[in-house]
Amino acid sequence: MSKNTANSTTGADGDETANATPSHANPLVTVDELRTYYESEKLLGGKPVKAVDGVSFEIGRGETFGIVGESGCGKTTLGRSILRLEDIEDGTVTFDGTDVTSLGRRELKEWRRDAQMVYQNPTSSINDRMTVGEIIREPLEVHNWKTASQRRDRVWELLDRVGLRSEHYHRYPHQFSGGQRQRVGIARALALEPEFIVLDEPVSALDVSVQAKILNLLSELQEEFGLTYMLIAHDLSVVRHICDRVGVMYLGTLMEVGPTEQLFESPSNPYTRSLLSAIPQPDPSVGADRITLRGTPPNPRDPPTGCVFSTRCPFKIRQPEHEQLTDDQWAGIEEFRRVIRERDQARTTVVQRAKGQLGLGSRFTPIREVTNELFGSLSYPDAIKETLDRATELVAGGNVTEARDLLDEEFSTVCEHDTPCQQGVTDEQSSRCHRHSQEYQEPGEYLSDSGEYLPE
Ligand SMILES: Nc1ncnc2c1ncn2[C@@H]1O[C@H](COP(=O)(O)OP(=O)(O)OP(=O)(O)O)[C@@H](O)[C@H]1O
Repeated sequence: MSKNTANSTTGADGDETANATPSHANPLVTVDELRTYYESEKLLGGKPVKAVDGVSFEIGRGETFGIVGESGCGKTTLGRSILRLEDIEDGTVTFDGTDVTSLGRRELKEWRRDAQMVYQNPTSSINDRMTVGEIIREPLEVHNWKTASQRRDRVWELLDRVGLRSEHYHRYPHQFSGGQRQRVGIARALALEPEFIVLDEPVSALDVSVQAKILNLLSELQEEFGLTYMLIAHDLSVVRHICDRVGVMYLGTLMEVGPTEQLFESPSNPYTRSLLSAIPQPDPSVGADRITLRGTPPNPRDPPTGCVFSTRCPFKIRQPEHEQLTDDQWAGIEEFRRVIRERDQARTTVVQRAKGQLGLGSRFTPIREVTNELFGSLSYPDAIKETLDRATELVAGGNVTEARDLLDEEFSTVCEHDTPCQQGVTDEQSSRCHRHSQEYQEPGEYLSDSGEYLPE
């Protein structure tokens, strides 16, 4: 797929409002501080799921822009929000100079001709009693496109263009293979001649040999019709193969954006580095600086303060007096803090509150068992040991929030206090990490060959 270039912009250190997404010379889509929250538990007093939480980037005309990240980080919500298939909380999406977030219903329907979506399983949400011809024809009918016979002709033309045959018109999706069904989904998305298509995991349900054919088809169609793609994928090799630029998402936040090769060859953000280091190497002896991420991503109803990656970041900035702790000592503290945070958060969930009111017991292991497990084989400097013991006593006495505050006061740093701004790290690459600020070392300078933390 085509390769475009982006202009550079450099952000101001530590300034939350400075937003230094490298801007594209010829953007088709501009996303600015987009937020989409799901409020499903709001009536019960629960917090919203912050599925997309302040995302900004641009997609150039004719470009393929990839979005990668672990399951649940908000990729699909981002794609659907850009197409206004989800209600957005805040922010704007500009398409070819028009702010589509302020369009009324009729204008929105018109605009949707230009912007379509292809799903992982495109026929799953479609009435299985519709024939393939009817499925592809449906958007033409919704938009009252030309005459009935012209619509039929258009469907035949599309079937041919995506590699299906005219006799497939009257068949049903369940009679088709996965690859053929995906071709139907692509034909349907193309029906109204859009300029922009969000491809949501278009090949992840397919065999590898079929994947290549569908990706080639998408590439040919892009060339032929001048399409712009946003490709959502968790398969990094697919992204590397076909995307011009990539955005890396974590917990509703865009951690890094840059040209694909640059980002894969020299990732700047600690999360991108962790994500890429998890790709299996063909040669197992190459992989010395593989980074193992502890735990799972936090709950998007209660994201961490400061940097969203701070609770799992192997490059997290430490207080100067904690720089000399070994990786194991530090990991023990971080795990202890995670356990206490989780207990503190659980006290505020609807289910836990209801359990408390009903007098049902806690699901948690007694705290002293946890600390024995975590710290049993480790020794700490006296001052730290004292803090850990005090926190344990507080939890044992039911004062979980006080324990959390105590540990925060002792161990938290800028990573947990301030949200890092998105700043330019090269002409075309931008990343959100406090370590890009002058007073700290860049993330890459902090790992030894065996992946250990190396303070200055
Ligand atoms: N309709 C909904 N109501 C409430 N929460 C939702 C809804 N849809 C998604 N979420 C939540 O929003 C977050 C982001 O989900 P999303 O599907 O956008 O992530 P994703 O990165 O596309 O995941 P995957 O790769 O598994 O498809 C998740 O925590 C998910 O559980």
